[in-house]
Amino acid sequence: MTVNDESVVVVPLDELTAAKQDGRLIDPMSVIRRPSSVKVTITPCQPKTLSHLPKRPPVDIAFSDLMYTVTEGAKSTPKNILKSVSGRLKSGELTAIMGPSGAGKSTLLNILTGYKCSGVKGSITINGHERNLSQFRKLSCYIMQDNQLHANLSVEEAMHVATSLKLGSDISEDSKYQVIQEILETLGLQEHRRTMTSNLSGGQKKRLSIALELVNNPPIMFFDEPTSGLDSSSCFQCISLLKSLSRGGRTIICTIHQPSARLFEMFDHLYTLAEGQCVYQGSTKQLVPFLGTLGLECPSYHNPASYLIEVSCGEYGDNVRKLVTAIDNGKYDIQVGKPFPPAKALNNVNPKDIVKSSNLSSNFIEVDKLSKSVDSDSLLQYSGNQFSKLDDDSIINSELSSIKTGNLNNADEATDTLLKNGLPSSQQRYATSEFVQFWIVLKRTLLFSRRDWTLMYLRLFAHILVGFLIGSLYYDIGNDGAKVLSNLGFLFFNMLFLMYTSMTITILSFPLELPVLIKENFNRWYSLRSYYLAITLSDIPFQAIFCVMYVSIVYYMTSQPLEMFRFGMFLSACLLISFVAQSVGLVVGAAMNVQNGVFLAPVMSVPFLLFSGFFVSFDAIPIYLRWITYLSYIRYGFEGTALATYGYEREILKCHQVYCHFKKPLTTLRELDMTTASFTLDIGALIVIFFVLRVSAFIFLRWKLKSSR
Ligand SMILES: Nc1ncnc2c1ncn2[C@@H]1O[C@H](COP(=O)(O)OP(=O)(O)OP(=O)(O)O)[C@@H](O)[C@H]1O
Repeated sequence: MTVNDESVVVVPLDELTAAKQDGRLIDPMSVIRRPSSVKVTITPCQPKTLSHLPKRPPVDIAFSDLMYTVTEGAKSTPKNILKSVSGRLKSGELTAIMGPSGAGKSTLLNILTGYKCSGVKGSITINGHERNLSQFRKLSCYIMQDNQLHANLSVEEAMHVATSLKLGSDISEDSKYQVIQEILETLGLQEHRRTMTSNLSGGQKKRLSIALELVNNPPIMFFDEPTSGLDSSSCFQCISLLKSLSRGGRTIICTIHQPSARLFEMFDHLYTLAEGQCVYQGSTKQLVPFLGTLGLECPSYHNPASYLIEVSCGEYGDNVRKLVTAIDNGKYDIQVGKPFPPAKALNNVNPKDIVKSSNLSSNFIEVDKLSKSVDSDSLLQYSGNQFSKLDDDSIINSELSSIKTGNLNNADEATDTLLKNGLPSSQQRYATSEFVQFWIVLKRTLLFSRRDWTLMYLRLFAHILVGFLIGSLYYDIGNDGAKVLSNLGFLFFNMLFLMYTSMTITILSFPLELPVLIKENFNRWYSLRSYYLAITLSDIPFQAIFCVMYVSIVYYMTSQPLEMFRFGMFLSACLLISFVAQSVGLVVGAAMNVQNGVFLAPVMSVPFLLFSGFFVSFDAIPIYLRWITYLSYIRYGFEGTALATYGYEREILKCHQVYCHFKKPLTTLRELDMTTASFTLDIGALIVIFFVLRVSAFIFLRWKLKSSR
């Protein structure tokens, strides 16, 4: 746009953007003082487009008579949380689910996302078709309140993982790179692309959470309290972003506690709950007139959102029932003044007509409206509070052009697929094969491990330090017939040390991964099987290296027999003990939280330590308790190291005392009741226990994922 009137001072928007990026403020007066002979042309910023995103069809959601009941207390008393609510959520609109605390907002959102399924009654339809949860989850994403990001990845790395997992291998690396760059630029994260996610601000974390899910362009996006913990400016930025996403034809639904008047105006559609019932459904603009018809006059200069919450909380008398009746618990369309047609009735109408009229044409309308607002807003750049405006509008522009170029061109095709076959079906549950998922998660976990100070360097330090400490304490005793009992103490301590270090680190670190796993698995990034296999394998090399270092130090310093095969046997028993203990950590970490795990795991290990054969020899254990020894992995490890040290016809030990009871290694084995023990059997038993525990941990994990819903 060229401005001919030289008295009008205009600045290219790019210049404003550059000024913002450099942290400079443009003084309007300095601009005004420019020579009037200079013609300045407004050059609108190139809209940041999301042109590389895969195209998706628009999706409308309808739910009717949704009931959610839980049982409470010893008598399993039923408690109705959602009481037969109905509603419509349209594509291209930003919908807020609002209501007082405890009204059932999160519950409704969890049900709509498919996160909660048991205890739910009622129907949910997608574009007039009964919802197929599996397919629905491919088209939707759920961005939870706490962001759930991996701290040890940079923004760009996190995006790279998301694109690798969420976009199929049929999309080239170059295109994936373009997607990442476009999304980061559009969401204002480009300059933070090398920042570790743990160092991002709350608003940036929220944007990154959105960016991660945006890579496969889901047409439905759910947000639980997206503004929680953000300051008013970040709240505004966040809701602007959601609004721009909705303008891209997506169905954007979020829960919100009590938006400010400024935020409230930005929502297109409001769904309000009170006591598990719908008290309002309609546009934000219709709220005040609607309340007025019921004799509830919103005072001037009062935030309508706050007023509705106050009414719902009973501050102006018992109006909830009145509102629920007026809106027919969500069945009444206040825009047309009559009940919504049944959602399934949509099936009887020509599908193309519905989508074109209800979604796509409305997108066209919004395109026009927003294009105008973008133009007029560009002129606001001079007035001072320009920079955030610029960002929001660029985002909106980008989405608009995405609609123009992408969605509408593919509308017919998408509509046909969507309405003829329900939702687009594909045999694949995930975008990538399980092997690819495994490989990407493995690489990511290895990267975390490398960057995790506790997991890596503290553990390394502990193994070396304790190795030297034990080596010094039991220095040169391995060959001495007079110090066999001390040497047995050393063998037992090895078991104890390796068991606790590998078990506790897993108990402490694994549960922290669970929230991210729940989110990523729910949003269909990868299968639980691929994830589990990757994390199972990822720590084994590190644990093995630490164990080899520790064993090499203590074995040499304590002068155990310097024969390769004995060292190999000793090491393999120690390695297996640490792997088995790690598996115990996985089982405990998968089944319970950190607090319970840290207490219970050592307590549960006590019987295994008692029945290891060190404190009481096998023949001295009462028959009815002997079965515990078969379960004690410590017993197999201890027996294995004892056999490696004293078995296999080891020569007589040195001894400087007059009488040496344990001079002959066989005597030691006899005292331990290990003369008939088999090293192969010990190793075999440890391998079996290892696999049983790993499978159990997987089962617990699957149960935990299900029960968390
Ligand atoms: N599993 C459950 N057992 C018992 N009560 C439950 C259960 N889940 C939810 N509730 C109850 O259901 C009601 C609605 O909970 P919900 O978390 O959906 O409320 P909300 O509107 O999101 O509240 P807030 O805004 O405070 O987060 C609350 O009274 C809550 O105590």
